[in-house]
Amino acid sequence: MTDGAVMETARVLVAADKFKGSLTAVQVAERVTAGLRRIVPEVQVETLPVADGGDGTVAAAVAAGFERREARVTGPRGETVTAAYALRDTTAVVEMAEASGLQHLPAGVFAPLTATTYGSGELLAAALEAGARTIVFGVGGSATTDGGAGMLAALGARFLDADGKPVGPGGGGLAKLAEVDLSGLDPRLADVDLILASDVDNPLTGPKGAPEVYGRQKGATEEDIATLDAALSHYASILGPDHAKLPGAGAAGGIGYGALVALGARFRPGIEVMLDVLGFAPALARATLVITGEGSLDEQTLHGKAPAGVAAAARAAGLEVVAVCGRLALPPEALGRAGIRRAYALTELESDPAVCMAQAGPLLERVAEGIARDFLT
Ligand SMILES: Nc1ncnc2c1ncn2[C@@H]1O[C@H](COP(=O)(O)OP(=O)(O)OP(=O)(O)O)[C@@H](O)[C@H]1O
Ligand SMILES: O=C(O)[C@H](O)CO
Repeated sequence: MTDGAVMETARVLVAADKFKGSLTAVQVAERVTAGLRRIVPEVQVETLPVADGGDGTVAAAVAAGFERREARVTGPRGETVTAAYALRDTTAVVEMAEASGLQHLPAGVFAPLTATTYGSGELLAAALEAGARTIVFGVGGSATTDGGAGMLAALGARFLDADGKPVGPGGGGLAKLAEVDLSGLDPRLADVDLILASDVDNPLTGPKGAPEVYGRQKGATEEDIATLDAALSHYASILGPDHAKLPGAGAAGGIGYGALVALGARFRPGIEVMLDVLGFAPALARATLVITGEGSLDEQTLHGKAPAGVAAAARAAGLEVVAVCGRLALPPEALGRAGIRRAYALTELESDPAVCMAQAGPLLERVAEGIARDFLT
């Protein structure tokens, strides 16, 4: 030990997101804690797994003390799936990916034109039924590009073609839309504070819109993207074109638009909402060092992902922040601008990416040992 005084007072807050594909956010926190303790057994560690509204958001809420509830809802391809939401008192955290996320598609099978958010609407209804008055609606990681029409249909809206028949599921079905009837929307929605906790701030359509930017990751071809962009533009021309330009309208295949235009939702960056919900500020006030991270620290991280949000809040509080990650694709200057003093990647210890993924837990413990040596002794 070089500085006993520092060691005695060190209180570390581990507030990292998942390493997608290898460790959940809870596992990241456990492994970091184990590594720190091996070098400094008496170190005080508080863990607060974080998420940005996308997949892992309910898990983070549950780790922070929310009750996990489950509902059987419609998956993106019409099949029945089990989806979780989180509840504490009258606040619910509803993650659209639990109902309509890419994880519900078999590997390599996509449904870019027909995937529906109907199950997300059913999940919101389940939260209403459980007594929620504030709903944090985490969106991102979706398999869908239906502008939230499926969600609204599950909540009582009707989407009709020129013959007065319901249009088909998914963004593709919206091409035939002639009339929208919102009169049957669940009246309980009017009394609910619905917060759109979004991982992105894209508009609904156009060059930065949902189909163009996120369609390909859902299996859309170039032709599908053009079809979806036209269908969503048509849909917005009927339901309200102004909301289509709002930040977050293009989140999760346009479910942001549906929530903003028809459910009175208000947009907030997902990580900011989640830090509030998880109780980050009081945890920060108890800490002397913050460790954040995610699977890949890259250009995307800087655009509102969890580690950027954690680092900004910690820096504002005058605290030192270090990051852990699987792979690091940012130069030190970019990290510095984001408020991250230093980043530690698993790939520094193991050059084979496959081994890095398979052995992520033990490698992360070794990374945390290094952080303890650098910052706590
Ligand atoms: N153990 C690991 N070793 C090396 N790289 C990893 C490891 N785990 C994850 N990764 C990298 O991180 C990527 C996932 O990134 P990340 O966890 O930041 O999620 P994301 O795709 O940005 O989504 P989200 O917005 O939900 O966080 C993986 O594709 C992989 O390249
Ligand atoms: O689901 C999606 O389309 C992306 O995560 C952006 O929200």
